[in-house]
Amino acid sequence: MNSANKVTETKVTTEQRLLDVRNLEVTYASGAAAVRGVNLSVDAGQKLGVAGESGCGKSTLALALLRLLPAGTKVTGEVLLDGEDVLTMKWGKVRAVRWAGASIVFQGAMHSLNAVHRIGDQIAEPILLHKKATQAGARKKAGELLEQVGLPAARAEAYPHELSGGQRQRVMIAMALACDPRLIIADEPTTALDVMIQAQILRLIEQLVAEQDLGLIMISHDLAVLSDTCDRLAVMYAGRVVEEGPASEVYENAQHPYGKALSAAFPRIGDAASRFAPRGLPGDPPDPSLLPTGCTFHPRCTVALDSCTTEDQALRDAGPRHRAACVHAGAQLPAQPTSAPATAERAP
Ligand SMILES: Nc1ncnc2c1ncn2[C@@H]1O[C@H](COP(=O)(O)OP(=O)(O)OP(=O)(O)O)[C@@H](O)[C@H]1O
Repeated sequence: MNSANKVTETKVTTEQRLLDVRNLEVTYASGAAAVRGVNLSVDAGQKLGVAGESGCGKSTLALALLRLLPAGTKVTGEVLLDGEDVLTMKWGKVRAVRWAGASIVFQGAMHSLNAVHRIGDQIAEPILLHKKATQAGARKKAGELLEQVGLPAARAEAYPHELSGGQRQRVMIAMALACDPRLIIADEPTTALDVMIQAQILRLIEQLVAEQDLGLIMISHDLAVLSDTCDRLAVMYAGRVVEEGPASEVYENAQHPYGKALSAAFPRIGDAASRFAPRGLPGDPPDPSLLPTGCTFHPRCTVALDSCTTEDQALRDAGPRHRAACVHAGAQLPAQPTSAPATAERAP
């Protein structure tokens, strides 16, 4: 193939993707290698779940996508949003992309909303800034957005403390939609909510994604929630994607011992038996400044071979559109022995 053909081929692939992340690496000024060589993509209408325990690099990944990391953090690779690399674009453009290209719904709406401003003014602010709307136009749109997320438009007059946790999270979603983004990144959007409200918010996100043909990246430690909401799953461990594939495949038939342990750690939705027998995985993810040699999961892995202590594994085929970074991927894995807590504990 000559080089002209190569360029055309790359361009076609890039244009088809809403988001294409290539070899993303993030190292904090402290030396913590929080994201290592991550590749992932999301198309319009597609829902990608990113799973992993606390400290695996999920939030760092989300923040890197919109260049929201602290100064001094080293970020390399490519984050192509509609074919344009967010990592190299000028700051003026990045600010516009943060609302109109992709927006983030963070966990804990109370901390993200300003306590002294009315809800309507907070939703209207990005519309005024990025959509060049009039005050009246922005306020009208804020009311419409509140209705879209299931709140009366009149709640625009309320202050954050006058709303319940679930209502505040709906406001966060309305804000994220304010400038008609094409991609929503939801970082633990339901963590602080009770189970009933959590289900309502997840259905709302699903409905909005389908209606508006948005791309979605949903981050959570809860593989059961992600598999119920998303089409595809990427499991992160120590900054790397160690398993990825169709959501039901990864959840039901994980091929990486970590993916397996994570899926056993949460009760299956609709499966009463597993609800009473969730498992915990002993140990903690490694410090990203002091990663183990070889496969970073080997110190916690009960099926590790001697070679796993020195040789890291790349993602390999483990089934249809399913890949895992493990020497055993594709073979029938023995169950990872786990500790079963007395009560149905959920990771923080
Ligand atoms: N500003 C920072 N400076 C240095 N290290 C950081 C910083 N933020 C995060 N880290 C480290 O990077 C690693 C990944 O953190 P990150 O918050 O991305 O993980 P996470 O999977 O999102 O965890 P959680 O689910 O608890 O939010 C952790 O070891 C964390 O201590």
